[in-house]
Amino acid sequence: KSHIWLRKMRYVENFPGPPLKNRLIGHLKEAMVSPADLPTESYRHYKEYGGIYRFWLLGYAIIFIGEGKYAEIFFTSKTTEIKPDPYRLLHVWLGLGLLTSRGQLWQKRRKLLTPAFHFSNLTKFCDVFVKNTRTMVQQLHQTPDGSLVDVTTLMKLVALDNICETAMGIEINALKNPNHNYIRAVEDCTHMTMERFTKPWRWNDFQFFIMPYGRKYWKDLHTIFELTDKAINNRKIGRAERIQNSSQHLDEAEEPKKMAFLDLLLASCEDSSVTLSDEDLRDEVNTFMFEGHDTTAASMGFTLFLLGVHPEIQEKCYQELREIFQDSDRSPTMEDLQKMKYLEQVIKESMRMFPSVPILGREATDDVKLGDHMIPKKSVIVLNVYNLHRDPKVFPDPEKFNPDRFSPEESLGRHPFAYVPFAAGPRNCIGQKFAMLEEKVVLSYILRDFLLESEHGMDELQLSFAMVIRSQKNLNVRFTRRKKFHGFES
Ligand code: HEM
Repeated sequence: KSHIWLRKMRYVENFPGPPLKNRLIGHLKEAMVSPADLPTESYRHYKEYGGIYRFWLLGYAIIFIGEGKYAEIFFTSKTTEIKPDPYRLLHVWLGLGLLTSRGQLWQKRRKLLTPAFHFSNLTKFCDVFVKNTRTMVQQLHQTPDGSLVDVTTLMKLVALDNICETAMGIEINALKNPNHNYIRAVEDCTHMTMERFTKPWRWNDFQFFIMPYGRKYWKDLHTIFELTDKAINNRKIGRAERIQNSSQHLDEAEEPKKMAFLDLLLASCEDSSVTLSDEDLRDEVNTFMFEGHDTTAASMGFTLFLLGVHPEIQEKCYQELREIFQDSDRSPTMEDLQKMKYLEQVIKESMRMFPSVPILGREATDDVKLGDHMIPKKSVIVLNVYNLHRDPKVFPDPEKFNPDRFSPEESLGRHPFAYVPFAAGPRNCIGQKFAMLEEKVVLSYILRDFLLESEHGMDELQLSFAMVIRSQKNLNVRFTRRKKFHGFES
């Protein structure tokens, strides 16, 4: 064992990074950073040591990368496919769903799930986004003109309504009933999972689950599982009845108009040799619930905040929407959403500055070469997406919010791995088109009706990194009506 330790040490000894004073403990002190200090601390290290540096922790190397050429290897090398140990903390909730599984199991599932995100299905999901966003806008019109709205919370509620309905076919009405048992349980479990990630002394399952917070987590998980299981049961029964009344196999016309992701999954299973148990189905639905609401909510919240700080950019978005809709209050079609080019640039630039998933981790299953550096087997490689997106060689003046960076001309020739809010390579985000459509629907509805003004400036933002980026302060935005609300035209 000691020679393995020495070999690893030799590999990383001369790496850029903080001086190695104690070879046994290594950089324990530097590594114990709270989520609130992580953005500034990691940015400080990045500026000091550059696009690749290391920590040494109890015999393991932790390699931090923040440059496109290293990100490319991170995402594409066979030796960096495995997610590191802390992802294990998600198993109790998400089982071996798409996010947490690996190897052949993951490959089979990815193949099975990909059709659920094809254009025709996204069109159906879009109807759900429109319906829930209208409810949200109607609610906003009922608040006094010029009210300050905490957009993080508002976006979370609309994103939850969208994901519950698209994933399970259940209308939970989080916007109208934010204290719903299930909503509260999802919120609390997400929060506790993030807390656990950043507190290694809570990683041991036994120690975690005997504590009061662990017991509460367990109870919340049961609330979540109860609803997911009920949804699975109902969709299965409905499907079996439809199959019985038809000719063994449902054709397109016999499928329900509003297909949920769960229905698509059941249909895919019928068309392939893969069978999923109820537990497998539950894992996948819970994975989509988990991955598919906090991420989009964070991105939409930061985008509204940024637009509230940059009135001239907001005006450009508004003019684009005026050109598409004129004075009409009609719902957007898929064609309209594709025309929202400038809004798309705004969303992309917002995700550059505030990537919803700011840090990604992988484990090296073998020695791996990163540029001129050799990384020993078993090292944890951390891609800091937040820093990567602030590389001044790729994004000059990186703290400036400038959506023109994503115009077709400006994007030309950029390193393909320099901008990766949805990750890249085979384990990229399966929901990225879904997310972009959802964001366009929600943001365009708000921008068509309201003028936004943020309460705080950019320099007052205090970020924190857990699994999803957060602002420690509420992102309060003033909503002033652009016009009187007469209801919606269909
Ligand atoms: C702005 C919104 C979103 C962002 C920024 C985002 C980002 C990401 C990132 C960075 C990963 C890679 C995670 C890793 O390697 O550990 C990922 C994976 C994943 N995302 Fe998203 N995501 C978003 C929305 C969604 C939505 C809406 C869904 C589902 C409806 C979704 C489902 C998934 C799943 C299932 C995976 C695992 C894919 C695999 O490993 O094959 N995401 N996402």
